[in-house]
Amino acid sequence: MAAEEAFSFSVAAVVEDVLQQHGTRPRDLDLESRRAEEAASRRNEAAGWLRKMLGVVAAKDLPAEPSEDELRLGLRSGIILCNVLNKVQPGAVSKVVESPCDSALIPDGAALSAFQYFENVRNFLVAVQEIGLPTFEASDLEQGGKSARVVNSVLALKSYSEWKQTGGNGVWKFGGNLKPTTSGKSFVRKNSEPFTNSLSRTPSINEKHGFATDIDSNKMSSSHSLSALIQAILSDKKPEEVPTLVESVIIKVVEEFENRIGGQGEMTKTTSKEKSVSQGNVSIFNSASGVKKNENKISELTKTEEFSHKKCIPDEESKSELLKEKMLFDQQQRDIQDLKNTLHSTKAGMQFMQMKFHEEFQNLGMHIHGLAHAASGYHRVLEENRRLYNQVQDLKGSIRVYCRVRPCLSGQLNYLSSVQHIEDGIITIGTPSKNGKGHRSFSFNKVFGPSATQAEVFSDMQPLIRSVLDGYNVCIFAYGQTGSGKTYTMSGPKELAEKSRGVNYRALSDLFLIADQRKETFLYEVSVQMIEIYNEQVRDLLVTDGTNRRLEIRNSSHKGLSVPDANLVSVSSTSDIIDLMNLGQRNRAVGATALNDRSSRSHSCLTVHVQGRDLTSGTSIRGCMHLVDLAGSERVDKSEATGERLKEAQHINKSLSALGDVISSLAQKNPHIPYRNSKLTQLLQDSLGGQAKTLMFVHIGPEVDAIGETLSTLKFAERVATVELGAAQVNKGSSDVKELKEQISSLKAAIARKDGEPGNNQRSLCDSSEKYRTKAGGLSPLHSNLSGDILRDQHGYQQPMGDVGNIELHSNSTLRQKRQSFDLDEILANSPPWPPDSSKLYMDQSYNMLVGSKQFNFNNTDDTDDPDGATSDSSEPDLLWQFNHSKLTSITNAVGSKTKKSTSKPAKSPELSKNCNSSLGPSPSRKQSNGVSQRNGRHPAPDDMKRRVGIRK
Ligand SMILES: Nc1ncnc2c1ncn2[C@@H]1O[C@H](COP(=O)(O)OP(=O)(O)OP(=O)(O)O)[C@@H](O)[C@H]1O
Repeated sequence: MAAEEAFSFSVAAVVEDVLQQHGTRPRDLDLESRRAEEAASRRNEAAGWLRKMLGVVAAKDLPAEPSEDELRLGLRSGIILCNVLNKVQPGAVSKVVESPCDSALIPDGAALSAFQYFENVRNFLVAVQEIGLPTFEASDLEQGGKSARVVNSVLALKSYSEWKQTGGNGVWKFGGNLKPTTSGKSFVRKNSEPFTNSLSRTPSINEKHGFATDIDSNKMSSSHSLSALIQAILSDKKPEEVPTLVESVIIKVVEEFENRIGGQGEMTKTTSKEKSVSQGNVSIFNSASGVKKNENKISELTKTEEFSHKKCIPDEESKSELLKEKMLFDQQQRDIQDLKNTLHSTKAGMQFMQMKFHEEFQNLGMHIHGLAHAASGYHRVLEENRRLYNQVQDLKGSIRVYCRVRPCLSGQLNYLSSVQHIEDGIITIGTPSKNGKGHRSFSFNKVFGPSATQAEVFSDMQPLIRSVLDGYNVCIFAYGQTGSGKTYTMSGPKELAEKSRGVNYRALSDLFLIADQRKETFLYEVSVQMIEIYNEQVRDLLVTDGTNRRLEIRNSSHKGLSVPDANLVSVSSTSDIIDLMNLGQRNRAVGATALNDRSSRSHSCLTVHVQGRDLTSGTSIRGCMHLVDLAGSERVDKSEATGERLKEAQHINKSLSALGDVISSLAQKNPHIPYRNSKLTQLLQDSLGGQAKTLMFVHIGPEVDAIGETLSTLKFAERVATVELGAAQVNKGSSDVKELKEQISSLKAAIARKDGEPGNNQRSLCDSSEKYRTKAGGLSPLHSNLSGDILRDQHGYQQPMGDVGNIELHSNSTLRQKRQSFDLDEILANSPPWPPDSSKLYMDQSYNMLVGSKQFNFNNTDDTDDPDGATSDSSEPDLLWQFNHSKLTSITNAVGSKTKKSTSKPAKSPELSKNCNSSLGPSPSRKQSNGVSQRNGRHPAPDDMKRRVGIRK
């Protein structure tokens, strides 16, 4: 019966929907708003009744016109419900928890109250169910949107109460106080399932209370209204429209049932189904499973009272209509088949699309793979570019510049950092400017931020350090203002741990490691020196007896030792290094200033000498590495230096500005570089002016108040980066060179023998020539020929004769035996390229020395030392020295063939060839061969010389 009613309700609603679709929607029919209106009206009715029953005080939680939520919250405690029920049916709820315990007094008050509420609600529901009234779920009061069932239950109770007040006689009607709809048609309720379900669950009770009668009347009225509705609708339709309309109605009804059956709970499914079966609606429920049974549905539906209006239509007519409907159903089935076909082709289309998508996806994957490959290639190219760039820099001999930013020190306040940004070798500094804040960027080979570790810093310079083992000279010097972290980078902090060790320790450990890896092919010897320049004095740091000898710097000296008198200590393990460095650090001049409590007051230099021998080829290499920790530049007002500290600061600043001058001259490629202006520049001369690989580590602090010093430091570093030193050269000696060396030695021995002969003052000339200093690594043609020997080989490997110092040239002039002192550096720096006639050195009366077409004046020479007391009456310059080309050409050519850019290409002018043996010594054989006579066994007389060799004028 309930299912029937539900069905009738649904049919009505469905009819409405279908009518809407067919454009026959009754005017002003707005279902949604009407439903909401109805729900509100029922809520108000329920609330009004509850308030009336209990009085406004007892029902204070419940507003007269509550919203859904207000109603739910008002009834949630179950107190109102239980009290009302007890009024309607005294004793129905034996115990009502009137006012829940004060939750403030009970720690778990909230939970307890909730429990008590639940007790009330549960008791109410049980009692209501016993009476046979519709119930709801306790959870309906907990969650929103379910108040319809609660309202139903309350209104049923109201209805029951009213029925009871009439003495329980007559029909108990439940229907609520429905408002008439605007269409004038009685509203047909759709969502009455809970109520009807409840009723259907308790048929015996319903019967007991005479509900069946009521439901019958309900059914009657709803059936009636449905018939009236359908009639009203069909009345204005043309006959041919009716079948379409009916068909739509039926299809919709079937769908509605399917939905409802699917959506309804278990109770609905079982009870309603049983009921409907008993009511003869089996066909409808069965037909709900598919369109195929539509025919049966139609036949069954025609039997139901819902379609009773059709009885009004004559039988013949209805039969023909049904036939038409049947045809329509056939058509529909065909349509369904068509739809199926469409579905099938759509499926095939989908599969095709899927396949395509898969293909596309795979293509995309491959594309991405290709891109990833290209990206990795790009990275390889970048890497290659970087390598090539470094190579170009190596070839140019550019000084590499790395920059390191010290972190803020813990004792300092949280400084605003002047460093704005660091990326890819570019550091941007925030600068104060007139318009507020500006910035300035500097570009270096590498920039390390404050968080860079010692290991990271070292790993970047590792290749450079390793090249020492390949025979290169390397210089790394740390530059920066005081307290910026130079000593930290080079040595480490005061409390040294393995992780915080600086470049010095790591470099030497690394050298040992590689030496060990190469031990099968190379044999290396490593030795170190440690010196400092303190107040322009060079001091040895590797002394244990506290002696404080003053040492001299001698560039390009024998064995490449810049300070040959400093202790040279052989090391073979990392622990040796640590011991030595500790000793050096202890001996270093350190003092506290306002800017650094452990400020280095001197420039320190750790020099590592590496001698290696190739065990297979016998080739020897020699590398040398200077690791220089400069003293920091400081503003004396800031460092608050006074007394000894002030003197130190002045020396430090002076030597650093001398370094600045050297860098400027180098950057501008000036012919004269003022290395001699300070001990520091003298020490670094080989590294800055020679073929060394040089790296400057510039340090800055991040503090904003040091912005001035930071900017000037970075500007200086920028200038250093522009200096090009020329390609670094490896110090390698091959067996060919060895042979040449032996030849040289034998020549020297021969000369020495000649020197032993009485009256031969040529010795002094040859000896003095041994003191000629070469430009680092270069073999000056003048020089080589002057000395009659090679001071450096093609690799810049210094030969024994390549010592340092001014030459002492004994003029062999017939005018006088002058002992003159010339600065050969100056001569060499100014000597022309090697024209054939530059192999002749002339001296005129006023001590102008002519080299090739160049003239040097040595007027300040001391002429007191004239043993012969001879004076010159000749205005012609004297030929001082003519080179022995026949011997040297073979040597220099041999050397030259090994050297790419052999500067010493002795051109053989006929004149020179003729006279090439003229002057090396007073050997009788030579004398005979060139016929040059010598006065007193010394040099030939000028007149002879003029006559025989054709002196240039
Ligand atoms: N990268 C760093 N990480 C942590 N602390 C650092 C770092 N660099 C420097 N410091 C700390 O900053 C202080 C000053 O550093 P350091 O003595 O190395 O400066 P400096 O440039 O050698 O100064 P000076 O020229 O006066 O000798 C030290 O306490 C040092 O430990």
